[in-house]
Amino acid sequence: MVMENGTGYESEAFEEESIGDESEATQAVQVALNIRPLIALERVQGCRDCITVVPGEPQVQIGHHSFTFDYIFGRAATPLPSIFDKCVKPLVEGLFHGYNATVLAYGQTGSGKTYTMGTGYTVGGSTEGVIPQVMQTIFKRMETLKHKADFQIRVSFIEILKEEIHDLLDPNPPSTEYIFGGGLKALAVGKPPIQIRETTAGEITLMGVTEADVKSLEEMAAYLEHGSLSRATGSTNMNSHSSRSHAIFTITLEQRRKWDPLPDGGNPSPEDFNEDYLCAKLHLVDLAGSERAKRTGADGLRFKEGVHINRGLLALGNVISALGDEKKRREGGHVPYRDSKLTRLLQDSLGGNSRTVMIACVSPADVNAEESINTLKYANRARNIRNKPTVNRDPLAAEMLRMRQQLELMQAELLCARAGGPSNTEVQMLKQKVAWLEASNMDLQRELEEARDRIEAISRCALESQVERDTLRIKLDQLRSGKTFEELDQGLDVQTDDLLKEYVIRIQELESELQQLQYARIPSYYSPPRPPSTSSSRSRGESIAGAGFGVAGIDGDIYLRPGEFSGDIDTDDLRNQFKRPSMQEKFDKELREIDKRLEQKEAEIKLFVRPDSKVLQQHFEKKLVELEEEKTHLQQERGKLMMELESFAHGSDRNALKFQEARLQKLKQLKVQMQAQDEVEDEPQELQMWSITSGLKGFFQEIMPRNLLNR
Ligand SMILES: Nc1ncnc2c1ncn2[C@@H]1O[C@H](COP(=O)(O)OP(=O)(O)OP(=O)(O)O)[C@@H](O)[C@H]1O
Repeated sequence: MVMENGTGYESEAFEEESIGDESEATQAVQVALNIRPLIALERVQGCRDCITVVPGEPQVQIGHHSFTFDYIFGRAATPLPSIFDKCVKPLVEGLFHGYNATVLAYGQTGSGKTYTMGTGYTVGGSTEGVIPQVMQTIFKRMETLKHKADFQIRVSFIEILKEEIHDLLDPNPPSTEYIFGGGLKALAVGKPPIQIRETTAGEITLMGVTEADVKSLEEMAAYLEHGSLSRATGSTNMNSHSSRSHAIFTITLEQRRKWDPLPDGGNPSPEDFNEDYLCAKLHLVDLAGSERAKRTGADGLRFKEGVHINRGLLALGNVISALGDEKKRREGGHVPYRDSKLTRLLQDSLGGNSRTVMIACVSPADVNAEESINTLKYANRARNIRNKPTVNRDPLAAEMLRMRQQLELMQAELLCARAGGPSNTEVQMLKQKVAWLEASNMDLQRELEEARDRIEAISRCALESQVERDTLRIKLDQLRSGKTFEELDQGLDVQTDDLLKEYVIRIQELESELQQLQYARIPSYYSPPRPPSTSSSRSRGESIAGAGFGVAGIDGDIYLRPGEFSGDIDTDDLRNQFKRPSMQEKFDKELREIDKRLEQKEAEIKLFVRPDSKVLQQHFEKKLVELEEEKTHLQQERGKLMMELESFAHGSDRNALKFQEARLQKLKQLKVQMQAQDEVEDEPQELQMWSITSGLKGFFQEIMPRNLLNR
């Protein structure tokens, strides 16, 4: 099944809501489908009903097409009066809140547009149509609101016939004459033709149209009937009473709210004056029906009318397509409103500031299926149009009304005062007092402004001089580093100046913050500023009456910042007060740290320069024990050797004798060494240890066989 999704294209999938992300301020054109029953002519022709309404859904099926609308009326769906209740009544209500509205009936010829709209209303006749119900509702509502507002109602009724606008309420309509082969032609008698104009506010108006003031429902009904009778109609094969023009019945509702003085006698708030003057229009449009000459059997005049009707409807279709295309709308694409008078007149209603309802009328007869499908597609596209309703106020009239109400309020106050309020003399005195207070207030404000200007100027000067000084310092540094004057001039351009300025400002801000923090942290350092001193050192930090106080810069300079302090201030004192705490504390802290580190160093040096005697004593005692042990061991060794020597002495071997001699020699040396060791025991322990160990080592290396030494 083909589903119509409101984009003008057919798709297999049904999309319930084709409009998504628009702002809340916009409102989609509402589309209602009205399916009239089969009429006698269709029954006679043996036509069959080809439209099915999906139960419980605002959806219809025709052939293999499916369409969804905002509302569906007619036949078994909903009885006709509901069209007004559901779709049009809210628009009438909106009219009383200043919102323009449009109800537009569209459809094939003979589909029931005039019937639905009630454009063919006659006094005493059926009141089923939309327009009669609108009229009744408006007057009923006015009746209930008459104590709150004054209403004024005007109506106009025009038709667009063959691209000409006719005033259906013109008391002196132009006479007509028959033109051979061309039908009837209007002969203008004095009155200029009606013109479409666009006001500066973008509102579309008709110049030269009759706007009839109406005071009652009957009067309005009479105008509607009069216009209906004046409207061009003709008989075709499809409708014996076919409308040959697009008709627009416009109701203009003006209201001026009556203002009630507050019961408690209090002052009115601005809200009390809101919406005091509103003016809104309701257009009720009964379009001529689209038709096919082949089916209507139109020829001659009727055929020409049909061509114009279709041309106007085509232009309307193009406007609807342009407005319904979301992409085009977002890109602000061209909307061809000027292609026809109909579209130009409906500019506010389609894509403008109006609340709009389109009623698509269709015949259920299968012979009209093709036209019905076209109508449904057309209407479905209209659902994509977004309007932006706005309240219509006349600012000038609103202002006048506000002033009038204020005058009334003051008169009431005067009456009240005369009745028992304060005496005239008291009132005069109070008035004088108020005037005097107001004048002195003005003076003070002026002085304040002047002081602010002065502060600003001084701040600027301070900033400039700071920048200049820094620039010079940079230059000086660069000169010292060997740059020439030419290089300096090239290097420091305007941009550098600006950059410097930025830095200086930033530095000032940071310094200010820092000072505030310090100030908050060490309140004891702060003492209130002394009276201004006469010291000559106050050149830059001179006392400035009413000015803001200075902030210490990097190098202790004072920069003025407005709005932080006011009064007569000695800035040198302030500078000292703000400088001292921070510097002193910094130095103290540094000194403490240095002391601490010195102490640490001293301790380390002491440890190395004067070793602990106890530890040393233990160390050498241990060494002595070891040496004693070694001495004992050596003595044992000597004993052994002596024994061996004796056993050798009894032998006769020459080699043994030689060896013996060598051993004896060595033993002597050993003896000498041991004696020497005994002697050095009285020497310092370190020397003892050294001499003993080195002596013994040499001895053993020389006399002992290697294997004995390693054991
Ligand atoms: N809801 C309805 N119930 C009964 N009859 C209806 C209904 N709607 C329309 N008709 C009848 O259908 C016929 C055509 O209606 P109408 O003149 O309103 O059509 P139209 O769309 O205005 O035609 P045209 O565009 O040619 O003016 C009329 O005889 C009318 O009485």
